[in-house]
Amino acid sequence: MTQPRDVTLSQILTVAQMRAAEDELVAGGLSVEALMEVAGRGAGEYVRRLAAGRSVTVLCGPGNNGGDGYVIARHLMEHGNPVTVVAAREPATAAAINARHLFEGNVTDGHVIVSGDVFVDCLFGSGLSRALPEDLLALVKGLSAAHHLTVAVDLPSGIESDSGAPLNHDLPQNDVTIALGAWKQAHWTMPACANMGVLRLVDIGVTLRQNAPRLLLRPRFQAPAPDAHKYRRGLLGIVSGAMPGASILSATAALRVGAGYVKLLHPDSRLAACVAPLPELVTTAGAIDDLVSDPRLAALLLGPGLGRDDTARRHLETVVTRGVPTVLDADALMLLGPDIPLKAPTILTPHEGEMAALERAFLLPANGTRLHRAKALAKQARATVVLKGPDSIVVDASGRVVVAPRASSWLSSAGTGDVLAGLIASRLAVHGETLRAACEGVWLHGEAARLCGPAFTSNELAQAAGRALAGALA
Ligand SMILES: NC(=O)C1=CN([C@@H]2O[C@H](COP(=O)(O)OP(=O)(O)OC[C@H]3O[C@@H](n4cnc5c(N)ncnc54)[C@H](O)[C@@H]3O)[C@@H](O)[C@H]2O)[C@@H](O)CC1
Ligand SMILES: Nc1ncnc2c1ncn2[C@@H]1O[C@H](COP(=O)(O)OP(=O)(O)O)[C@@H](O)[C@H]1O
Ligand SMILES: [K+]
Repeated sequence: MTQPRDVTLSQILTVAQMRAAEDELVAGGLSVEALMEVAGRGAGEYVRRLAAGRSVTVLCGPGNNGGDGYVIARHLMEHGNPVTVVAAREPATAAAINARHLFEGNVTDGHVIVSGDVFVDCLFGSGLSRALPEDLLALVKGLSAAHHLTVAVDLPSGIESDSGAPLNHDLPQNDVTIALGAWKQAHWTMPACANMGVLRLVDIGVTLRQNAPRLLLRPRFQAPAPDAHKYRRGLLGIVSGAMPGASILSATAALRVGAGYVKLLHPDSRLAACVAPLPELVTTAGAIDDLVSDPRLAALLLGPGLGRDDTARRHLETVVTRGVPTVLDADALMLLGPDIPLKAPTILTPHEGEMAALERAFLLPANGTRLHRAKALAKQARATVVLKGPDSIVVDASGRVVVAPRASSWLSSAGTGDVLAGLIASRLAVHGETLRAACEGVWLHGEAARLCGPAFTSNELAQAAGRALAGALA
């Protein structure tokens, strides 16, 4: 089945996958030179619009990233934009040598730092395999400091493509990064992604790779069906615990994004009395087994404010044996282990600390990239995992991966995780699909934060979730 182009363009490739994709295009009859022409022209057009007639300096390295630089420079020259190339090293690949020959403009060797308006970094791209040597590091930093804007082509030089790790200290901040052909892991991975500025992608015709991670795109939400009623839209049970305020935050969010009925379930009736009621939230107190036995429950959420004592553990054991799609968050993740088998489709939403606890419990090594760690946990626990942070990742047990773009750093405040759990659980109550619910929840969370602007509380974030959903209705 052919996929819409925006789905194909949302894939995030490793260097090996990108090379395989390029080899496939070459095997299909395109030359590397032709691909470089498409990539360089595409990037050149972004640079031309950004420069708007101002002077551009293009730093070219020895490989094909440098080759792209010569194509960009030629494109700018053809459009009458002043451009200078700084050749840090002589071109060393056939395609780069060809691109160098075709450029008839100004080329300097980099011994003097040229100043100007827009600096375009084409020193290294996905071929970077070790730290930049001192002279090249000084050149990138010097040129970036001597220009008003810095644009990285494919990747900022000094960043490792597959891990997002900076291979040098003190690399310059980019205003724009133009990815070529496909997104690479580094574009969406901390710390590299925080240094890339605005991200753009040039399409060179790469096809869909099997099992490649995808970038989280805006979901499309449906209004309730004409004959909808509250139970058919999904009954969500949120189990409260030692700190009931956390589950109120989850419920505030959940009420706004799809579930037709959200119930707060209080296994401790004394605590139920301490909670300030929300008029739209139904609250029920009773024994945990009775509370979760309602056959109409479409999803359950357990963890926010749960506590970590024996009672909390018993609540967790009861919830996971119930067989209803479930979100486990916060304290529930500190209690979970292989001795508590998950009977129903389950979503785990750990932050880094909870992830470390789960790795200990499931005897997983806590090394490798966050992507590899999340995949290992999802497989071992047979659950969908949302590994939270500035670069959140969603992975399901079969290994499908969706990477969220960086969200507002104002989300780094207490209680926003409870809101996320409520959003995901509400979507799960609507349709029961774990990967989809996790992605929708993460998207709604990021969008609600964007709508809130700076300095919001977690309660304000939860309240904004309805507006986030409204903006993405089909
Ligand atoms: N292959 C293709 O079909 C296309 C490739 N494109 C461009 O090609 C780039 C990848 O090109 P390359 O594989 O030539 O790699 P780069 O241009 O990123 O690097 C060139 C070579 O430099 C050497 N090197 C690595 N780290 C170094 C260091 N720290 N100091 C000194 N030398 C170092 C390596 O031998 C590496 O292969 C992409 O990022 C993209 O910009 C695009 O033109 C699109 C088409
Ligand atoms: N710097 C950041 N940038 C973007 N999102 C962040 C950042 N820090 C935290 N978040 C998001 O905020 C939420 C915090 O969740 P969590 O740590 O569980 O908080 P709490 O338990 O206090 O509710 C997660 O969704 C996480 O992805
Ligand atoms: K580059």
